[in-house]
Amino acid sequence: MTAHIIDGKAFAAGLGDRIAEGAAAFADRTGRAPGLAVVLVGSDPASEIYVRSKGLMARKLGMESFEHTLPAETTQDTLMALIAELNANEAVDGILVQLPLPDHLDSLQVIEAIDPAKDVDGLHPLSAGYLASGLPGLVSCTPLGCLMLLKDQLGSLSGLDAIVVGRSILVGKPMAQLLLAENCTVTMAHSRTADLAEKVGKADIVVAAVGRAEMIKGDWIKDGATVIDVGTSRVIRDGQKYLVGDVDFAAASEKARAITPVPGGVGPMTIMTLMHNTLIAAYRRKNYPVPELGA
Ligand SMILES: NC(=O)C1=CN([C@@H]2O[C@H](COP(=O)(O)OP(=O)(O)OC[C@H]3O[C@@H](n4cnc5c(N)ncnc54)[C@H](OP(=O)(O)O)[C@@H]3O)[C@@H](O)[C@H]2O)C=CC1
Ligand SMILES: Nc1nc(=O)c2c([nH]1)NC[C@@H]1CN(c3ccc(C(=O)N[C@@H](CCC(=O)O)C(=O)O)cc3)C=[N+]21
Repeated sequence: MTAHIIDGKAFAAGLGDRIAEGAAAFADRTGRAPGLAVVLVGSDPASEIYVRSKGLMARKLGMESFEHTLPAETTQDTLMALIAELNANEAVDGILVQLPLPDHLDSLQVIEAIDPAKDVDGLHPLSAGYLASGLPGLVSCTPLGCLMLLKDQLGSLSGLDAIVVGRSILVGKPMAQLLLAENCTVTMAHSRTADLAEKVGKADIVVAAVGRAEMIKGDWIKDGATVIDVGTSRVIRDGQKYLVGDVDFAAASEKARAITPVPGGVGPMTIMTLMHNTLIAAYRRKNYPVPELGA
């Protein structure tokens, strides 16, 4: 089987059109655009690129973007004061603190300080708890984007065997919860998992979120499986720079029914689901019914 290549960029663009309509309707009704605040501490070049693209996308869709770039030596107190200010700011509907923070900062304390109603990254322990309890809350952007792509490919996921490789708070854990809520039978794999290849080989759905270039080999994949590759690693081959996923894309494409490429798969969806979450947060904070975004 030669896999269908899932076009995350195109799917994200379609979702973006509906988000822009929702943002315009919100602005008509309230006199202000939905607002997203992104906080970056320090100057990691990759993070700067993501933060800039989030700001650009917010403006493109008719939202307001508040960008706060703080020096690497920012103190915990300064960062906590900024979060308090953003929580209190009526024009801010969503707050994202780009991770990882410099080592001297306590990320959990920062995340716990974010108003859960504005937690568009779904990182607050309350957001994680809502998700695990099946209650409405904000869901981490990357897993939400992966789920949208999976449902678009497969329709119902009920009864399928899924494996999530990686168990981070940002990606692996919420991904597993979303798949469980869709009635998949979910295996969560991590660095201590025994016989990973064999476990991957039983799955109808493989979500890889590890961050190790091409660690999942093509011949591990079950014939006809759907493969979602979250990982992004920068590698240099023959003097050329490449961004590659956690899955050996060429070999896995021979086995899978559908697979996401890197770049152009999950990455563009992460940015768009952040916009989706910001729009939802804006409507919910006003107690307005959330518009149908068709995803
Ligand atoms: N495209 C996108 O939109 C996004 C991409 N990413 C990318 O996804 C990747 C994962 O991100 P994130 O979840 O934050 O990463 P983390 O580093 O927080 O987590 C990595 C996970 O992979 C597990 N792991 C490490 N080595 C192995 C191994 N040999 N076999 C199986 N599991 C292993 C770890 O296990 P253990 O818990 O045991 O240590 C851990 O649970 C990164 O490449 C990141 O850049 C992340 C967010 C968004
Ligand atoms: N609080 C927090 N929330 C995050 O969601 C978060 C974070 N911290 N820290 C870092 C990771 C990483 N991440 C990506 C977002 C977009 C692309 C993306 O758009 N990638 C493009 C390629 C971009 C390129 O070429 O570099 C693609 O895959 O097509 C990738 C990775 C969000 N993260």
